[in-house]
Amino acid sequence: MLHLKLAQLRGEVTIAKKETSEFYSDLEISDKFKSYVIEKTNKLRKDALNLKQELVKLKTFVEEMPKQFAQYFNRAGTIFQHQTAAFESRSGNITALADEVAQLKNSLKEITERHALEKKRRQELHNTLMELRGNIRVHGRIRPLMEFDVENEDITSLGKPGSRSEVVVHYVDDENICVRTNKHNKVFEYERVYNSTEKQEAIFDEVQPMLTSLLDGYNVSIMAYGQTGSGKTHTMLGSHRNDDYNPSHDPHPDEGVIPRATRELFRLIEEKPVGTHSLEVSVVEVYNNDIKDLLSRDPNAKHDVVTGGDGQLSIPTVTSKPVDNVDSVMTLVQLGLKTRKESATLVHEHSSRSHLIVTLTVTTKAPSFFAKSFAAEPEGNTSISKKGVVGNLQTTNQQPVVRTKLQLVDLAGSECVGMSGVKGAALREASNINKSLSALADVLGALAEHRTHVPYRNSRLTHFLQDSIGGDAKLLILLCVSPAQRYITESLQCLGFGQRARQVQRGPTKRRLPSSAEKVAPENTQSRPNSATR
Ligand SMILES: Nc1ncnc2c1ncn2[C@@H]1O[C@H](COP(=O)(O)OP(=O)(O)OP(=O)(O)O)[C@@H](O)[C@H]1O
Repeated sequence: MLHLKLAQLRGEVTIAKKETSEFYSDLEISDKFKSYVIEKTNKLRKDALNLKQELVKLKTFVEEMPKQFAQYFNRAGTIFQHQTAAFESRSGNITALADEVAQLKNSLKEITERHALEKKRRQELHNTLMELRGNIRVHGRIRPLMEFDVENEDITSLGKPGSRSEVVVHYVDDENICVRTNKHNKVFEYERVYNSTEKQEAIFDEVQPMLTSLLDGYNVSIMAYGQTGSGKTHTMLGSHRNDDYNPSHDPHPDEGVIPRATRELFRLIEEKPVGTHSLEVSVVEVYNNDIKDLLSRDPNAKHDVVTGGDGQLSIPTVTSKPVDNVDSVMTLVQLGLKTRKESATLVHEHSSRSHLIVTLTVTTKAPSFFAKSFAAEPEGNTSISKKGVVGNLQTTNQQPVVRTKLQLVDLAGSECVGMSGVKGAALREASNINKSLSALADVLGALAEHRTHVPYRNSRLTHFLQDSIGGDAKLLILLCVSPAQRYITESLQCLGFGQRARQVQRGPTKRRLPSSAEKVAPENTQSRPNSATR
């Protein structure tokens, strides 16, 4: 029993020991918790203190807020008022500005119109002055860049500065051309300049008034001058194909001066009394310094310029065919073109190797006022000798007649022989072309400097054109220029030629008047045939 009691007590002691150790362990935890709680309490106290301070600040801020808000509101109100006032004044200004712009636009329109009118007037005065001085009218036409301008050129350098296809000839305005390179800028002034996009019609618009002059009794000459491939034939004829003349009533856009002038001439004649005007055409080329009749059965026969009794020049042996409509003229011109010397050069495929001269001679049965004005004209003022007689008078029933000439000239191209790549016979052609063109430049030089001797006879071309260049014809030179750098030497030469031509003053252009034979005795004087065909 005692043993049992001992074991029981021992069990109770073990349990008591275990409980005691658990108690100690709980006590330890509780101590830790206590210090944790103290620590947290301290922290919370600190936070509460901070919060209290924040709360004080917030309270102050909230107390201050209405005051600040009122201040902000006042400032915003003031700014709004300012902005509204500024906007109102600005919109007022915008309306005023819009009015001003509208007024300026109107004034600009007026000024532009006035300027155009003044320019036209100035041009008319200039033309009159030029006519009084006997100046040669010079126009410049820049052609577009063509495929053959860029041939054999590296694609990467096309049109680039310094490349041969770089555009160096520029249209400045309708009176000025500028040649611009890295070395120089040279400006050339002419009566009219056409840019590369201007159509054939624009050129003809300037030519058209000269045709009215032709029927008013003035001789007229229009010639295209320029380097090979610069657009002379394009300007004068239009297309190279010989069989593509457009016989329709309206001109084809591509048609050049020759078909357009012919068309216009017949239109003007149609407005005159029936049977008062008749027309003849001749087509001639100057090739290798020989004059060839392109309408003759023997186009290789040579012809010479002769001086008539009255000092007027003519080529009596050249075929002159009567024509009565534009188609018949163009058929004859096309016929002549088939014989004209043309060949391919390195510059372009259809290079004209001769100077082409199409002459339209108008014979006008002079109305009575012509005879009166002739009677009133002081001796020497008429461009026809009072002793001169016109060749075909018998056909006009002794009625006074006036003969005027329209000379349309497509000169062969001036060229640098190296560039055009010609050899042999072609080289001879080229050197003859260059010689005749330099003779033309010499003639203009002599005329410009009023030299006593003008070397017309140095070349058949200048001898043939003597009356047009140095006489009293209204002369228009159309300078054709290529825009590319590769032709710059020729372009400068051509533009310089034009400048020289502008300096020529030949005295007033003269109106053709009826021959004296008919005026003195219109009823009973038999006319004598004469080679003076003016
Ligand atoms: N203003 C232009 N617009 C369009 N094409 C043009 C113009 N001018 C010239 N051309 C073209 O350039 C080429 C050469 O022109 P064109 O034959 O008239 O030169 P050219 O001065 O008469 O030459 P050449 O003296 O060698 O006979 C042609 O194919 C022509 O159609």
